[in-house]
Amino acid sequence: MKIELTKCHGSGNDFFIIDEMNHSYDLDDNKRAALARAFCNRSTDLGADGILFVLASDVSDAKMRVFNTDGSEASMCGNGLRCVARYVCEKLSIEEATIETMKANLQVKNQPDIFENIPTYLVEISPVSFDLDSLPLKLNQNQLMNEKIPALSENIQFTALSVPNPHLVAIVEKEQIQSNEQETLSKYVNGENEFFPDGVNVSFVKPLKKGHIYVRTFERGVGFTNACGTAMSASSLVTCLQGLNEMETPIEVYNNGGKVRCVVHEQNGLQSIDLIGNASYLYRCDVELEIENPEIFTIDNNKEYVEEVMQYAKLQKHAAEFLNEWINA
Ligand SMILES: N[C@@H](CCC[C@H](N)C(=O)O)C(=O)O
Repeated sequence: MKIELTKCHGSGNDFFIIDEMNHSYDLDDNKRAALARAFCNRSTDLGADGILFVLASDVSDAKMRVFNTDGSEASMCGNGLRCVARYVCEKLSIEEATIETMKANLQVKNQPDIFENIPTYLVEISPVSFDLDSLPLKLNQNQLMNEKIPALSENIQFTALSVPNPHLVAIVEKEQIQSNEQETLSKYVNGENEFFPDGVNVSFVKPLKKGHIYVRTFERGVGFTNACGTAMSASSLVTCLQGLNEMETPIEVYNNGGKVRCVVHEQNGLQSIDLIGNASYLYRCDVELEIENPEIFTIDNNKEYVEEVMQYAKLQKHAAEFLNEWINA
């Protein structure tokens, strides 16, 4: 069979879009998981952090399903949703849409460019919950707000929340960002462990100056990525709750793949976050394979988005310069 892929990224967090709205590939969840493992493998000519399946929806303009590199399905993906937002809006010639995801129907809309000539989308990140059962996190308490889990670290304080995929967020110093502590504890909580039966995305956050933070995330089902949209949203919210930033005010979030902007909202005690950033295309291609053996494939009709890639490199350079200045300050 032949599958058409669009390779896209949000802050260097890269994905393949597979459009099941226009094509009937006849995929079931085992096949979707197998495609994710095969196509995301970085030792092949493809390689990515996940696959975004775009499907028809009965309740929204389209439906997004997200599969991680290891074939697990995630309930949400912030950077991926921006890419799907662009894909769906351009396909339907609309400026805003509603996208059905596993746990919510989310609003997305085209925005003024975050940086010169960078296609930019705002996506709604919600629902948010601090209830430990929503992650799940097995502790004898209902919430974890800037507290230690001694079995994980003697000195780092964590906040646990779902947005609605699960996140563990720690505000840290520069030295902790540069140490291997994040990798060690992330591998632990994403393996067999007593706390997180379904694993968790782990973010270390370094406040740079008011309204500016740096976030590095070890993603469940993937490992370290350039950026994680839901993690940057969750981290922005945590910095507001700790008095480091303010709600309803843009927070510039730097990451290893560029930068995004988050605005945290609270209404009637419920929080949500606007995640605003690039939705960039890298290339499109056709992949020929037998669905029973998706790891053996050939790639055809490759078309690169050369201008778009060059333009994004400018944003990345700008973000890296700012980050160097502040991380090394
Ligand atoms: N990179 C994504 C999140 C993808 C899912 C995550 N690894 C999980 O398993 O929850 C983002 O941009 O939010």
